[in-house]
Amino acid sequence: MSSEALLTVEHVTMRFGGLFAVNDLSFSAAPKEITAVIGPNGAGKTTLFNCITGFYKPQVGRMTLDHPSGPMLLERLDDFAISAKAGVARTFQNIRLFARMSVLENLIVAQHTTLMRASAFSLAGLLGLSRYARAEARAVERARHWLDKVGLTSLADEEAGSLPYGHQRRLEIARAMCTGPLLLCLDEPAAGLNPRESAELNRLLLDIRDENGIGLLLIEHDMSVVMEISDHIVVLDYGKKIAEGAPAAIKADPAVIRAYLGEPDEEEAR
Ligand SMILES: Nc1ncnc2c1ncn2[C@@H]1O[C@H](COP(=O)(O)OP(=O)(O)OP(=O)(O)O)[C@@H](O)[C@H]1O
Repeated sequence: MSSEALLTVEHVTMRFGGLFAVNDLSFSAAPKEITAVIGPNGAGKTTLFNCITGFYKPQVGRMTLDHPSGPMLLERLDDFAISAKAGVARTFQNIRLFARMSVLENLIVAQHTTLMRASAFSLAGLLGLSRYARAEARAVERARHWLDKVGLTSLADEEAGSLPYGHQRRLEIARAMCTGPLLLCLDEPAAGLNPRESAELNRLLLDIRDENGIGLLLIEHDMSVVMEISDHIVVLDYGKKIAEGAPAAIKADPAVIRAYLGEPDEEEAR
């Protein structure tokens, strides 16, 4: 366990009946780094994300987020607290935007927790309407900042569901960033993108890492994305970690090559 870790995963095990989807997994993700989790289909990547973001509670193990207010044990928090209090944001393999809302509205709604705190939801809010107005102005400002970052400013008033797929992917990332996360978890952000859109995505994720100083945790099948932008890679196979390290080392790791390509049969080996 690194003393500089943003997220430390220790011995996490998630079983479905007799199947170990994640099996005694330990690794850490540093702040200001992109950590990729890769592995063949069914390796346990999404299950791991679901444990980190609170959708599943692992039967064994600990996941610690190094929060400025003190370490937070994610397995003890419900999913709402993991995003609102611990600052872990997530995008999904299947995009989950509010399709009938505008692009801008999607980014404002993402900040509802902050707005609720400043609103008449609390007595302090009832007595301080100007505080709510200030919070709302900040939410709009933040939304506009992220619209600009992802290149969607000119589409602010369009229905989110009407955007091309690549734009929706970027909007989802903007929406997650509007929550001000410490750790951004991205589940296959390059899925369905063409090479130009993938290259734009790479630039966006590197910018987020460099300008916001947060940690990024990435599940991705597209190796051009993984190898180009990751600082650290964790490789899973059948729920177990089979390798971890820098991209160059992972590319050359025999266990990784075997997991992806399979064992050669006897005839091929000969
Ligand atoms: N809710 C569930 N109930 C039972 N088994 C599950 C459940 N979710 C996942 N699994 C199983 O756990 C294993 C890991 O699945 P998971 O979706 O985490 O893998 P993955 O690495 O994300 O795969 P992919 O790359 O195909 O998305 C698989 O064998 C899968 O069938």
